[in-house]
Amino acid sequence: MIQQIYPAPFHNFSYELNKDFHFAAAHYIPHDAAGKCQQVHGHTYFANVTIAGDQLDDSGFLVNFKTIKELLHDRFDHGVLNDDKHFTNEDSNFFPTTEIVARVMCEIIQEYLDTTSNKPACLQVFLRETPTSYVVYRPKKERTSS
Ligand SMILES: Nc1nc2c(c(=O)[nH]1)N=C([C@H](O)[C@H](O)COP(=O)(O)OP(=O)(O)OP(=O)(O)O)CN2
Ligand SMILES: [Zn+2]
Repeated sequence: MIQQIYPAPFHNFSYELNKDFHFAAAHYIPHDAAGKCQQVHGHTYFANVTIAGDQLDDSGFLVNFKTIKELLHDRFDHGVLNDDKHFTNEDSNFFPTTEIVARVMCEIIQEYLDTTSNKPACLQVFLRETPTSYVVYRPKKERTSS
């Protein structure tokens, strides 16, 4: 994870920041298509979050690296994703698949960024669930282009 090269989202913002972190979490996918993954099991997820903007805050940050890690790592590390309020076993748009965990991570970050003075944008979440499987999520929003 650390020092890996990630796919780069296209944008015209002046500043782009990337934060890597990892977390351990359990989950299960409540659908027959998931096969053995319907059983509770765990992963060490590796994440890379890309944030961009044209303005810095009054500390010279686009956003504090530490805040990004706290918002996501501290929320999900050593938890059961199915038990988190962002996910549900009742609606497939909120099953804790890699795709949906990546989307939810982006949404959590953007909700925080919208409260800041410089309001940068989360452009991409790269989320690796296993050594052979990962997802890249990029929101479709006007604010993701400068
Ligand atoms: N599109 C998705 N497919 C699958 C997801 C998912 O989130 N999105 N999740 C799973 C399981 O949770 C599983 O933990 C991961 O599956 P997989 O990559 O098949 O894991 P393996 O380690 O068995 O992969 P190999 O490359 O075959 O070793 C399933 N599918
Ligand atoms: Zn899994």
